[in-house]
Amino acid sequence: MVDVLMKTPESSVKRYWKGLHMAHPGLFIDVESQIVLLNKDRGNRVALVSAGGAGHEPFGAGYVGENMLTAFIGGSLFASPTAGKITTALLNVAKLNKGGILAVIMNNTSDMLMFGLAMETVRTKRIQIESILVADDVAHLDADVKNGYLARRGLTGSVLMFKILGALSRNGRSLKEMVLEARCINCRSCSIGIGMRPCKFPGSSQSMWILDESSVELGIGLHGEAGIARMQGVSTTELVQVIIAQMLRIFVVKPEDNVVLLVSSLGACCLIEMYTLAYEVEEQLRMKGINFVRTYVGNFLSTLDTKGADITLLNITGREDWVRFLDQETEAYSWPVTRLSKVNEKIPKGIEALEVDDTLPEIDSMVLIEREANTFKSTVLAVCRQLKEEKDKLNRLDEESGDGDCGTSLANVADAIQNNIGTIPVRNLGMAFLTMSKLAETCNGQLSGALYSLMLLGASKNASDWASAWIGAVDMLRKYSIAEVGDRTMLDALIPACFGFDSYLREFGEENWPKSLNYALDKAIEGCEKTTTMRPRVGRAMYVDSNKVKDVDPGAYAVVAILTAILKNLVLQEIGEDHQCPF
Ligand SMILES: Nc1ncnc2c1ncn2[C@@H]1O[C@H](COP(=O)(O)OP(=O)(O)O)[C@@H](O)[C@H]1O
Ligand SMILES: O=C[C@H](O)COP(=O)(O)O
Repeated sequence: MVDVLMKTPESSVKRYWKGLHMAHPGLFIDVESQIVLLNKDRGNRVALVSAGGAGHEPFGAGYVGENMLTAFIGGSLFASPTAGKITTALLNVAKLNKGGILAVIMNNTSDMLMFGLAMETVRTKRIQIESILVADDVAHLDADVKNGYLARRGLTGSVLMFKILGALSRNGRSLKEMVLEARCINCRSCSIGIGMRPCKFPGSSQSMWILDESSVELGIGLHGEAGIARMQGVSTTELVQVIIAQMLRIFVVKPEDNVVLLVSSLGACCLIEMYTLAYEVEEQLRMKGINFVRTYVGNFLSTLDTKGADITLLNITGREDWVRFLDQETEAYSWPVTRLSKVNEKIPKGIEALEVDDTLPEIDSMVLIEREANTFKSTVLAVCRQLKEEKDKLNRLDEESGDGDCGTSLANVADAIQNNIGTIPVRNLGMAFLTMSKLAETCNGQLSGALYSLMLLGASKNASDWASAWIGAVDMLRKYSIAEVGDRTMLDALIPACFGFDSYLREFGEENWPKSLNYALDKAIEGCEKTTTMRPRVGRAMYVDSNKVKDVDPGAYAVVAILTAILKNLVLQEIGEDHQCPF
């Protein structure tokens, strides 16, 4: 079935959006940018916006409607939408919702970074925006991850969050109040996924993971990331006992508490199975004295056609007012009412077409003389060439720890910059970095595109001199990525290199920049080598069996490759091929 109707990821996602557009004419759906929004002037209300990759339908277009989401932005299959698309949606939504915007972000690395970038842009337009990270997954509680928080991915708790917050927005709550409520919902919800048969990625003959017949994997992620335990031949009762035991390790609930349950198929489980699961969960918790005030069963959040389920509990004890918000009728087509599935001429339209604002703000920064600008341009091109040469090696490194696309992603960034080099205003350092940031963001660079786009944005805002620009880049990345040195990411090479460069320059003076750069490269190599023995603590790599990770981190290796290219090119340009390298 999947093979016939879904040939490639790209064509499948495009056609899905075309189908959505036809089926739900009451919504504003921009097929090209994959944005769906509630198209009416909502006065001073707060907009509720979310985003995420395709493959998780009906999440989240199915939740757009009054009393639920105000807008949703979709990405490619299992990949976040670009910050540019999120920005377009936010800017248009802000015109119809004057109370500000609350971004509900799933705790996935790319989603967080892309939203971060978009929020940086819309804040410059004086739009009030706050965000909340949905992190309800309780599978990886024992993972060696910073704060234990990153491992808590966003699962179906998000759907209950959309419903309650959407109704709060309709009832005129302020942005500040909604942020507090969102945090409260986050603390009181928990979810876990189970998988029995993996999905197949369109166009690929391989399954995303392998499981024996009659086995079940506990704690799988929404893109098929590994879970925490496999069980064979268990009954529904035994399976649910294990699920509940895992949930109760962190979920605070006591006899007489009032709880909401949501059970969602991950794509291929039938409703009989989902109701069976819901019944078993309720039975076992009722035996512990827990009351169920609402139970939702259906298809809420999928992983293509994975045979599996997500189970969410929300403790509403003392917050029974939330039931009113859950019950408030919504137009969203994946919650039980379908008003927006019909054309309703009576609903006044807010906008006719999306307005895209691509203008870049003017930036005050260092101005380069022509010779410097030419050197800068040739160095940028040298970095692009180097990244493309390293593509296969980077993909190989990423196969160990991720999805094998780090080289392809960075090569896409390099291609975009090379192909548009004429449009980069190389005399104005800040504007040049900003233009490259936009190119990195929009070029299908996946997570790496987002990471480099954020860094280039940070550099553009601090482009008074080279060292400040570099520090600005690192600061901007750290603002949105909770990774630190030691987590096995590009930061392990980048941070020692950046601060090494800065301290060397301070100690030995500006004229010693080649030696400073060389020192930075040494630090990057040292940091990169150290990643060989580190356990991944962020990103998709952290769910991979750490015994399989034996080489350096691809992102850290890319930092070394970039610095090598910069150094080689600068030394050649500055000192000339005939001169001896001074170090
Ligand atoms: N939170 C993070 N902060 C900084 N760097 C990260 C983070 N998560 C992952 N990385 C870096 O991104 C690299 C993987 O990039 P890429 O393959 O494009 O992402 P994905 O695996 O999500 O497709 C990793 O090798 C690591 O260096
Ligand atoms: O569906 C995919 C998400 O939107 C992005 O996930 P990621 O951060 O793991 O790349």
